[in-house]
Amino acid sequence: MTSELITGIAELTTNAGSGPGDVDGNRIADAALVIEDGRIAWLGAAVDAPDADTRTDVGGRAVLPGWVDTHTHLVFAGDRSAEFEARMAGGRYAAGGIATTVAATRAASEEQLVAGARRLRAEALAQGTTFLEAKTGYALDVGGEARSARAAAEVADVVTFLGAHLVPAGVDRRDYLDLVTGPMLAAVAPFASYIDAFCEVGAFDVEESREVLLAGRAAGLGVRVHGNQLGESGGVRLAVELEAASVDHCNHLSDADVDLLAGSSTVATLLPACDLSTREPFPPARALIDAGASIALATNCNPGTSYTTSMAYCVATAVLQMRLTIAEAVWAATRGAAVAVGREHGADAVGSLRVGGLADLQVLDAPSVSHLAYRPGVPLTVGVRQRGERVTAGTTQR
Ligand SMILES: N=CN[C@@H](CCC(=O)O)C(=O)O
Ligand SMILES: [Zn+2]
Repeated sequence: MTSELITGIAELTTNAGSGPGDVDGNRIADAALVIEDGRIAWLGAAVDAPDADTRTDVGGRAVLPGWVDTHTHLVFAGDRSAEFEARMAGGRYAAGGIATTVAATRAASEEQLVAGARRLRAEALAQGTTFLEAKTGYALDVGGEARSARAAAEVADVVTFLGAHLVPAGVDRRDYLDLVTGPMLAAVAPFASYIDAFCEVGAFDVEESREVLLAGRAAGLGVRVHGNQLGESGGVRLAVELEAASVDHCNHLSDADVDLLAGSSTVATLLPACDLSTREPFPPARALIDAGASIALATNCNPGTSYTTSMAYCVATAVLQMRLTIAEAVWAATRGAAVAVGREHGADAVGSLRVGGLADLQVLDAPSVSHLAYRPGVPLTVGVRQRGERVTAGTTQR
């Protein structure tokens, strides 16, 4: 077993503290760390660093946990750039656009779906995303959803079943709900750990979403919800009622929704890249944080509303447009996100750097995480370690 000492860390963000405001618990200046067998064997002030078999000097750069992206739809085929262009010319996003991707996904082979998902996963990893969730939801028939779940399981750390994304054209709503909660759930559940529903006008109402989510829960899956993206859909209320791990989007929240989230264990996962791409108002992130709600940031990578794998872009947008502090945004994209997928604690915890924990980390070509928003759009992640292993740009497969 070889140990590696990493030195020259101008600022080490561990996010091992009690919250984003716990500066002393979360950051170490002039730090070093030791990786052994894929885990952090030691971390602390550089002056106290122990010896190791090998040494890597990162030259005065910042090191922080790898990003934890808890909301992606990586398994799809086709392109929606024309829809995007029309939206940028004044059109509004509607749930019906999903049908375009469903048609292309059904027409693709499993190999094509896996290859597409792998390409995006590699793109994300090269940008620092060391842990990623992926959803089904672009096939919407039993065989296709099972195929998407298998493809997602090939590339993602966590798979979510999103059969309740849209009622496919030509299918009766009641029949489709019976399919999703019956044979489709049975076919997908072996590959998934969560169930999700798009609780929104044009997709599924609260009653329908509740039925789907309860069926998933009865099958042993955790609950996530797409809620309050396009209006006050009731998705947030439903998520809190069901003690969902996460409710995602949260653009349109009443004061009561904010209070409900603040009093719950449900994480509000905010998707700033999606909000820009759909020109939807940003969620009231400050109100959520100030009320005491837990938040996460994620890319929502998908071909319709958010075709990016860049967590750094989400962090910069959250700071510059949603008024998060740098520390809050970095926390929400790492440790806060870990809460949203039940991976905050335990031997395989993600989103923080601690002795004994996984060596999932990234190096920025900057002395501090503040540069993520101070130098927006600049690809600052220049080194990534996943389970201690160096990730190289060559990992991106095309
Ligand atoms: N909002 C629902 N689902 C995806 C977008 C799906 C699509 O338009 O293809 C989302 O999270 O934004
Ligand atoms: Zn989504």
